[in-house]
Amino acid sequence: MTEVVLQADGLTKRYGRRVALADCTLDIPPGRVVGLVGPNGAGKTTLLQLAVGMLTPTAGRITVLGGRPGDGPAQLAKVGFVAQDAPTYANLSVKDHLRFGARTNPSWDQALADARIAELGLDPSQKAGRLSGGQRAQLALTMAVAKRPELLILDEPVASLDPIARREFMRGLMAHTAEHRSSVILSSHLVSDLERVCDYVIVLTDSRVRVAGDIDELMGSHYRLTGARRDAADLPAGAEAIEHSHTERQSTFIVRSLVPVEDPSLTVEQLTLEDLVLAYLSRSVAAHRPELETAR
Ligand SMILES: Nc1ncnc2c1ncn2[C@@H]1O[C@H](COP(=O)(O)OP(=O)(O)OP(=O)(O)O)[C@@H](O)[C@H]1O
Repeated sequence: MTEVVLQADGLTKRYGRRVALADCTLDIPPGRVVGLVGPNGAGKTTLLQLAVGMLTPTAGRITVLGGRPGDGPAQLAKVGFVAQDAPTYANLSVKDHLRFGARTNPSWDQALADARIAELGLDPSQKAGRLSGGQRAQLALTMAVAKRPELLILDEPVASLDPIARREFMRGLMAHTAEHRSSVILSSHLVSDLERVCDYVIVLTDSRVRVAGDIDELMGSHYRLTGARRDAADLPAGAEAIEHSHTERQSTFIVRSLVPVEDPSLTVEQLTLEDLVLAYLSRSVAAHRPELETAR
């Protein structure tokens, strides 16, 4: 297996003067289910399209499974991709989709595709245009996994699904990755979509990676500190404030610290993944609107 699934170094994509992704540096190890989270326009699709070779960088470098994205049939076979809104061919039946997949992918696993379609209860003769949004998403996922890729990339796969279809989709994805041990990168606006599925997270806002890493490691190095009102400069050595809010008497900080915080004047609490992601998202908002830093 390749040592690094995705490596980016100073990766940048610009459209004219508009920066879609800026100076992105990542090292994603294999076997992870990676959640790429960020608001609208953050650059998630841009990063994923660079990873599959649909876009080329303006500057910097990206390597996926040791190769250049989109560079020839061998590279394409290693990566399964489901674009945003799970595109399918409205006039083709489910069976036609699988036939098309078999014809265009050398490593196509027909047994896997048939088993998934049966498990989902999809009628093979049904036209894709007549499927529900959830069923279409499942068909697109089936097409991608039946390639037996080493890496599966899904761009907001559940964005248009209702909560039940969301849960079903995520369950199917988890079952597949547990069985086939492929690496996965999937994007979402919502941490709640990723919480139970991912073991690695990347937070992207305003074209920049704000934090990336194994969720266990991030959870073990971020804390909420509460105590008498103070400035970030008065935090214990090694604690970097990610977010802070103050009342007249009390200060609350979300901090990153590689060593345990031991300060009797502060209450130290563990964070949830959502707390952690929101802290990085609001830090980026506050950087654009400094008045928010003092108003809370
Ligand atoms: N073809 C294009 N031409 C010009 N600007 C573009 C183009 N594609 C994307 N952008 C801009 O690049 C930025 C990043 O867009 P991108 O689609 O990667 O974000 P995203 O995080 O996937 O957003 P969403 O969650 O809304 O899909 C946005 O400001 C967007 O307007």
